[in-house]
Amino acid sequence: MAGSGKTTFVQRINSHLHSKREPPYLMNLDPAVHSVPFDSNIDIRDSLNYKEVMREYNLGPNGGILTSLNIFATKIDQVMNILEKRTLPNPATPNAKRIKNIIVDTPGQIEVFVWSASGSILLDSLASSFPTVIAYIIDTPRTSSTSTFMSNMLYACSILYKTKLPMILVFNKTDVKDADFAKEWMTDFESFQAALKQEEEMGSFGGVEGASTGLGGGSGYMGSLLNSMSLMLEEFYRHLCVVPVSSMTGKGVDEFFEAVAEKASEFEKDYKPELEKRRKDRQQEKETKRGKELGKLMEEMNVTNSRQNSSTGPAKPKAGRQKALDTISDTEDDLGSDVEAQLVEPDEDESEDSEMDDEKPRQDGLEQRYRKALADDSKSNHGSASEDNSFTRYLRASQIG
Ligand SMILES: Nc1nc2c(ncn2[C@@H]2O[C@H](COP(=O)(O)OP(=O)(O)OP(=O)(O)O)[C@@H](O)[C@H]2O)c(=O)[nH]1
Repeated sequence: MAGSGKTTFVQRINSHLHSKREPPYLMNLDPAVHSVPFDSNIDIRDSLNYKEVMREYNLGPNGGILTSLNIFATKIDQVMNILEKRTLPNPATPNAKRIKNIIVDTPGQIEVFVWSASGSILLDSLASSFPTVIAYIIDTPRTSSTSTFMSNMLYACSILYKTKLPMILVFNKTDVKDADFAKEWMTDFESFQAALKQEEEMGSFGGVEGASTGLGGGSGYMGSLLNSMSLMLEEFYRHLCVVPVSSMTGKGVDEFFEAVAEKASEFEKDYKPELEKRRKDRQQEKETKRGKELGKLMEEMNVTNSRQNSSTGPAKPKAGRQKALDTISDTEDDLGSDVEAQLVEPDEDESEDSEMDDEKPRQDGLEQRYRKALADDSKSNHGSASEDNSFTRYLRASQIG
């Protein structure tokens, strides 16, 4: 969430890795950030000016960020090439130190990154090459009321289910407020209930942390909603790793990297096979869809050809026509692209003709013109070597001849 300390946290883990002589590869994907306190290796702002995108496409701030990210997502192949070059061993330079960690700072708005197509493209691409872990940064002092805590958990939950990647909850700013209360609420339902009750009694329920808004006391509905949500989230909590951190002092950063290692191996074990299965399913779905569209196209061509045939004589059986079209698609490779071109052109010619001369009977149309062209062609070639010219192939394939 805004102001939770994402950038400060990235700066902290960056300096931590530098101190261990393992400099990470840094990517800034927030086009609207004024300045970042670290040197990004890849910065979306280098290739896109978010304000110009806003002007050019007449968008507001969120639309500008989203569109910038969409444009950037079109370059993901280049980005992946660079990342792979930096991380994978290179036989040409076996002694060169490879990058072990890639850190990506994302725009905070959930609709811009997590719920956008470009966010999915970027995350999917990263996850297809590297063990990818999401760190969800929480502003601990601003999460100490039961309602903001629950909002934060629901936010995290939706990110987890949308990205389907292992997640670490980073409770930041623990130098200001300890995160023990959050850990307790996540593991002990009764302690969350007790906190809820206390807030209701104090009249601070639903308000800003530590402040009474006068809304409490009577909010029975909200109280019971929070209660049941907390029960529902029990299962979700079980899959999470909680790490209290202070980006200011550096406390908890070692524990964060331990959690990253744990989640990275979890990624390899549980998430990667699932990811690959999803990718295969998607591919299969795409192929089925393409097959269906091709079938529809064939059917439409079939109808068009039937209409042509009905004017010249009895319509040929549908199965026969379908077979002929199947043959065409099967032998596409053998016949080369000529056939495809010949298959497209007739309809175009026909529509031109019918536009020019509506009264003209169909018999004078496509088929006759092909017959005539074939005869002319045979004549000009003295009826010899032209047997396999493209018109003949077209007629044979479509069973007109
Ligand atoms: N006390 C304390 N303050 C922190 C800590 N981490 C970040 N801050 C402060 O929190 C404020 C917001 O930090 P940022 O890193 O800009 O937060 P962000 O999430 O990147 O902000 P946006 O990009 O605007 O959403 C800054 O004033 C930081 O100095 C921390 O661990 N402790």
